[in-house]
Order: sequence, then C-alpha cells, then structure tokens
Amino acid sequence: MTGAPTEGHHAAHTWHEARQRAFDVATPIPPGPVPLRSALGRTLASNALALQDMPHYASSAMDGWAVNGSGPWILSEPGQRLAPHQASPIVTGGLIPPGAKAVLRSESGVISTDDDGLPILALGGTAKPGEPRNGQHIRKAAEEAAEGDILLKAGTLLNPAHVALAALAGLDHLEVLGKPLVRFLLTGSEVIAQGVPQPGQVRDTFGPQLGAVVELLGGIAGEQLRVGDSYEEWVAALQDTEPLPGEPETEAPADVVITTGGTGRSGTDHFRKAVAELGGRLLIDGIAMRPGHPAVLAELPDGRFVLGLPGNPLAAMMALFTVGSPLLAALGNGQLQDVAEVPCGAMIDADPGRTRLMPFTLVYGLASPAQHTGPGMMRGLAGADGVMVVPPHGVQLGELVPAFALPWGKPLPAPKSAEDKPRKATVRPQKKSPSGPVDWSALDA
Ligand SMILES: Nc1nc2c(c(=O)[nH]1)N[C@H]1C(S)=C(S)[C@@H](COP(=O)(O)OP(=O)(O)OC[C@H]3O[C@@H](n4cnc5c(N)ncnc54)[C@H](O)[C@@H]3O)O[C@H]1N2
Ligand code: MOO
Repeated sequence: MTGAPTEGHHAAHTWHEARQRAFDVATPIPPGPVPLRSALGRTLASNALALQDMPHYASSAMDGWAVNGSGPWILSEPGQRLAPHQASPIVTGGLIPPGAKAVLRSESGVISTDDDGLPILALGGTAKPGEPRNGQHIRKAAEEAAEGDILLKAGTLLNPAHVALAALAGLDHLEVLGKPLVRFLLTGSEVIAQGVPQPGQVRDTFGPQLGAVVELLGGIAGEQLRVGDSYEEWVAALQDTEPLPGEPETEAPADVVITTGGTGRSGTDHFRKAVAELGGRLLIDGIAMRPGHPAVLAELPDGRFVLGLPGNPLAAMMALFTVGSPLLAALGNGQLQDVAEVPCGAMIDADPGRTRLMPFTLVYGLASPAQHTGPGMMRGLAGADGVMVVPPHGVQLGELVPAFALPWGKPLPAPKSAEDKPRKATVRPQKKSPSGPVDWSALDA
C-alpha cells in the first residue's frame, strides 16, 4: 500500500509490496554501445556482424618462405609477385604475396647458392616428401567469417572469448542491453574506513563489499563517496554528478545512488530533507519489516533513483535485498526474483504488523534461524544459507516459509517431492499495512 506520507509519520509498505514497487517504478535502461573493455558480462542487444572477411587477407601460418611451384626456388624480395620457382621470406601472419601458392616452414628449407652464386632455396632439414602442398601453411582470407556473417547473436551474455572475437573483427563497441550504474554515498562522521574503531567510532562495513553485491544483483558498481553528518555535505553529494576536486576521472551519471545511514529521523539523518530540497519524491518511505524498516527509495528530477539504506549493517543488507535487488533487476532488463520456500526448523512467534527477515542455516534440510542477527551484527548473515521471510503471524515447526538465497550463495534447494513435502503455511489473511500513521516506537533497534 502506498499512502501519502502523513505529517510527522510515514506510511509503510509491506515487504512484498515494497519489492514489487521497487520493481514497478523502474523501466529498463535502453540498449547502447559500450567499448569492448566494458563489454564483459553484458548482454548483447543486437547481432554483431563481421565488418569484413576474417581474416581479411591471406597470411602465413608459419615463419619461412612464400613459394610458387616446386623447388628449388630463386629467392626474391619480400612482398613482390612470385613467378613460378620463386620464393620470398615471410613471417607468421605476414601478407601472402601475389603468385604464392604455399609457405615452406623455415625448418624445411635450406639456402644455398647456385652455380652463378645466386641464393637458392631448396627443400631440406625436416621437410617431408611432397612439402609444401598447394595452400599449405596459408591462412586463407574469409576462413573464419565472410563480411556480413553474424559473429555474435543478440542475447549473448558476453564472455572473454566473445569480446576477443569482436576485437578480432575490428569492432570497437558492442551494442548491449542497459545495466544500471550505481554510485555510493557512505555517510556518518563516526564511520572510519580503516583500522580498529575506538569507542564512538564504527568501521565502515559497506565500502569493502557493497559494490560487489550490487554487481551480483545486476548493477555496475561505480564510485564511492564518503561524507560526514552535515546536511550541506548530503545535499552537495546527492547533487553532484561532476568530478570532485582532485578526482581526475568521472563516470557517466549514475542511474542509482545508494546511500548508507541517515534514514532515521534524528537531527543528523538528512535523507528525506535532502531529497525534498533537490525536488525529488519518495517512492518507498519505510517498510513494515525488521531489520531495515527505515529503508527509503526516492527519485530525483534528473531520473536518478536514490536508495537509502539504514546505517545498521544487517538492516542495510536486508533493505538492499528487498528494494535494491528488484530495482536493479528492472533497470537491467531482468525479472523480479521468485521467492522460494524452505521448511522451517523452528517455531517462530507472531510479530503483528511486520515481516521479519531472518538469516538461516540449513540443518538436515530445515531452515534454522541463525544467531547473531541483531541489526548491527554480521556474524549471522556471514554464515547463512539464505534469508527467511517470516510473515507477521509467525511460522510453525516444519511449515514452509518464504525465503530467498543470498546473491553470493548457492540457490536454495527445491522443496522435496509432494509426499514428503512439509505442509504449507496456513494462509491467514495478512494484515494489510495500516493506512494511518505507523507507530514505530515498538521497534527497538
Ligand atoms: N527513535 C528511533 N531511533 C531509531 C529508529 C526508530 O525507529 N526510532 N530506528 C532504528 C533503526 S531500526 C535503524 S536501522 C536505524 C537507522 O539509522 P540511520 O539509517 O539513520 O543510520 P545512522 O543513524 O546514520 O546509523 C545507524 C547505525 O549504523 C551505523 N553505521 C552507519 N554507517 C555505517 C557503516 N558504513 N558501517 C557500519 N556501521 C554504520 C551507525 O554508526 C549507527 O550505529 O535507526 C535506529 N534508530
Ligand atoms: O532497520 Mo533497523 O536496524 O530495523 O533494525
């Protein structure tokens, strides 16, 4: 449910609504050309054709001599037309001169002189009888492809060999499906990027890994910017698509900016105010889930999405999976990931009004809630096989519970055959997220 934010409060979406909304608000980024060095892992949008024959000229496959007819051969200058019984030196990859019929490998020929003292090439060394056959050791033009042939079909997920083939064909760019470029704005004056944090400080958990997760979710990880807690820094950083002083190079404008911290409502939490000042609008303002409930998604007038992840590390990851994953999928021509189901290895009490996202480990095929899953902890997620999406009414032991795999983990096992399938969770009418103001006071961080 999307309600207009009420003065002083916000209307939250349910977990399912939030991920669907994050998918629905974005349209696929149109295809465009990328330089070959950026093409790896992209999906080709249109066929790549051979611009000319490949190879585009006949060349030697060996070091030796280009020859015409049978030996002995009179040696002539490289590159000139060869008359019968003439030869000229050639190296691997060298252009076959007009008149040449074959290449004799260097180890199969010996140079001597004739009666007049002129240099003569004759068979010798390791030469085999009949060498060189007509056409031997010549890479013919158009052997690999003729001009206009389809080298790579639209829809191909580009691997290194595809990129090398495009380069071999002389292409500088490939037309690929759009993929969102994501920049990062890591906020918090207490956040340090190195070393052991002192009381009052925290080590940044996002900088070293968020980009990699974004790539796993289908985005391109762009630059990271760190700012403190001042409102001016926030606004400047969100505004900024130009290179910063001292930054020599900058990327194309981002499609998505992911911020960390500042999603709360204290004096140092500036997400909403900064977005409003820039003329943006909130698309998701809080989610009835735990952890990660303050997650925000906004759109700026220039079309950039801004995803506000809460500062607490586990809460941020859950918000990223819930909102970031569908948003990046939609922008990148992907699908909304299906929610799987796993049999739950514990009884989980009701928690009316909110979905709980619980990292779990699989123990004998049952999802067992992980320990150490406070919003600021990472041990539970670090050892997890997936995340359970526990409905507000809780789960009975052995019931199937919705779940998703981790972007870096193995897919979840398919539930067993019909006979030994645990019974499905009774579908109780899910309490819609309240239409009035939500009281978050019960949510202790
Ligand atoms: N009065 C209320 N207070 C809070 C509520 C609430 O409903 N009412 N919600 C709590 C919940 S839940 C969360 S989550 C956080 C959201 O906080 P913010 O997004 O505003 O983030 P900060 O306040 O800036 O930081 C929260 C926490 O996270 C640490 N942090 C920040 N950045 C990093 C980083 N890069 N690496 C590791 N840790 C980071 C920061 O030091 C704080 O400890 O609000 C609760 N409060
Ligand atoms: O998002 Mo907060 O840390 O729910 O737990």
